[in-house]
Amino acid sequence: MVTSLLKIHGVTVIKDETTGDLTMDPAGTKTATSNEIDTHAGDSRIPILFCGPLLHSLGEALIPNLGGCKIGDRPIDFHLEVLRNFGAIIDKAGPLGTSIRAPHGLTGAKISLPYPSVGATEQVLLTAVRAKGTTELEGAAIEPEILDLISLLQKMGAIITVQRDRVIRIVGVERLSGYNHKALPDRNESASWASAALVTKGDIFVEGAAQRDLTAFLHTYRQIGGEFEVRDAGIRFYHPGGELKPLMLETDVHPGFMTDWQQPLVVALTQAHGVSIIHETVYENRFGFTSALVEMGAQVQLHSECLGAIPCRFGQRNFQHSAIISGPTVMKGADIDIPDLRGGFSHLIAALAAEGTSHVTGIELINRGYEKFMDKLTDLGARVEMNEIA
Ligand SMILES: CC(=O)N[C@H]1[C@@H](OP(=O)(O)OP(=O)(O)OC[C@H]2O[C@@H](n3ccc(=O)[nH]c3=O)[C@H](O)[C@@H]2O)O[C@H](CO)[C@@H](O)[C@@H]1O
Ligand SMILES: C=C(OP(=O)(O)O)C(=O)O
Repeated sequence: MVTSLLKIHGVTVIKDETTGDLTMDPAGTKTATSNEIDTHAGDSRIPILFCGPLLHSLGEALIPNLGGCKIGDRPIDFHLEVLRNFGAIIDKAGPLGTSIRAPHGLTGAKISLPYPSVGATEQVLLTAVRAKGTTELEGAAIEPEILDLISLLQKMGAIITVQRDRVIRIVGVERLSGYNHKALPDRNESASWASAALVTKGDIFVEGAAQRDLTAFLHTYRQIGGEFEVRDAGIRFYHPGGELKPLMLETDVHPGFMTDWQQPLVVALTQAHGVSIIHETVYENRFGFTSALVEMGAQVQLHSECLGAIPCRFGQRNFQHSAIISGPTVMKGADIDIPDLRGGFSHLIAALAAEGTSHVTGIELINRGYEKFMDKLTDLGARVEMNEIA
């Protein structure tokens, strides 16, 4: 998806199939045609992050209508407001997407985010690095992925300081140069396989998993009765035997428990002895996947009240964003159509722990976040096969 977006904008991208390394050359950057843009409509949220770089290089950006997991409204108001702050002009969205222009260039600004959005912080960073003058961002996301992006930009020649209390200052530079960078291991994938080990009473070594960025997850994992062993090359996650314990948990921005870790963990909690309560505070509608678990035999009740220590943005707004899970329950195989990426992975691991066979459709959604997951499942001993539906 990202490679394809880069290519339609004239960037040369070469992938080493053995190492996965990408070599990119932006010398031929050009405006993509609206047809090319349209082929990416509905794919993911990523195109919105092309705005800053395209406005700097070409003075214009056409962004297709975005896709991504249906876990809430997923507005892009913060992104558009950020771009306006830099001096961009946003045209009314048309059928092909949103057209954004910067006829007079972009100038640094003082920006404050109403919520520490990961994507909107990335938007600020990617735009501010080459804007004229200084940008100060208040209310920034500080997820490890953001700090990693800052390290990468620093390698390219950007001037960025991360200050106290979610403030980031960026001094724009005329040009940036190339970089060599190894991306962070995917924390969401690590946490997902870790939960898979609990659900299946298994033992999974996640190569590359990094303890430093998983502290909140590891704490919770141990609380519910999972064990792990941190090694230089990764982390071994396993069910040590005995009963899993229930817990109360709220998802939150970093350094809290990530919203993307919630769904596979809920499957593990269906096997814990007692009542667990999860308060989802990042997305208003991230429990849709539990209806399939209920069909499989799990006991999950959804509530619109904030069942957590602190009321969140979604309280009193009729969003079913708290879940009560009672366990342990015997799961039975079912026919499931996958609703979203993390929910889909959760359904797969629930199916592995369930009695009988499950038929799961829509699994292509899972590819977006779990590379070669079918091979990995097979290597782990799962009885799983892929059939093409005519
Ligand atoms: C591709 C990618 O890296 N996706 C991750 C990224 O998504 P993404 O960057 O889309 O998520 P955000 O951090 O922006 O969203 C957090 C909250 O802010 C709200 N919001 C966001 C932008 C905006 O313009 N207006 C607005 O109201 C969202 O609806 C949500 O309620 O961070 C999320 C939070 O860790 C993760 O779940 C996603 O897996
Ligand atoms: C919500 C997710 O992704 P996206 O932001 O791409 O929809 C996710 O990775 O769980």
